[in-house]
Amino acid sequence: MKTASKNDSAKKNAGYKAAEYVEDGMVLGLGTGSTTHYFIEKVGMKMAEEGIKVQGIPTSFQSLLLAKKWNIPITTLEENDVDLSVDGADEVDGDFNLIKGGGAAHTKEKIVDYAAEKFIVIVDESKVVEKLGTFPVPVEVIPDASRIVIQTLEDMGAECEIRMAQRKDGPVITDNGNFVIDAKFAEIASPQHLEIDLNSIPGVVENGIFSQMVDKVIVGTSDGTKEL
Ligand SMILES: O=C[C@H](O)[C@H](O)[C@H](O)COP(=O)(O)O
Repeated sequence: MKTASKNDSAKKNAGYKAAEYVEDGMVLGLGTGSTTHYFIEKVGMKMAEEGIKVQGIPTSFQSLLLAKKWNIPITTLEENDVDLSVDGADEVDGDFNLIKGGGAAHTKEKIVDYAAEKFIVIVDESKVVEKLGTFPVPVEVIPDASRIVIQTLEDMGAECEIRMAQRKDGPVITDNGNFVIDAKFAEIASPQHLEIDLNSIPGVVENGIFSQMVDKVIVGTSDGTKEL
């Protein structure tokens, strides 16, 4: 589990601010990561303090555990639509395009965030960039397809690495049982086109570019927040 450490107060400010948009009766998409951690925490506190009732759709095992810790009832996309999804990002540009998947959770995140009536992104200032692409694009792949997908990504100009686990020999295995290839492109001219192109490679489950999905970006700073 990614835990909070760097830019902790900025992440907390962003996560807590996003909780102000939560209303009684809402179904919430619960994003993944060290920033969303604070959103889930604050939603749990708000339920206890204000007596509001919400339900959460987790985007990872991590967010499921956090929701349980804060007594947020769990539901699924089978049972409910999503009123509001709140999620972190590894990069966000001025057009609200994102790179996500630093925690290998981008596939479920994209499904839930896309389904939401409203999608709010919470980041600290270090994630705001002029152009996407310093952070490699995470590409979730069916393990059997990884060599061929890497060849295709390299033909598209990317430098690729299969993401390796920290405390296990071998690759990171996603919550869906797949590998993640981190693909570093020299330039991402059009996030929208790259998002579509990557998903057209057989064996790719989902990639970490989120274009044209975001309604609001809350940027946490050490002493507050600002909205983009
Ligand atoms: O797979 C992980 C997610 O996309 C995270 O939302 C993203 O990596 C940002 O995480 P953090 O808030 O920990 O920087």
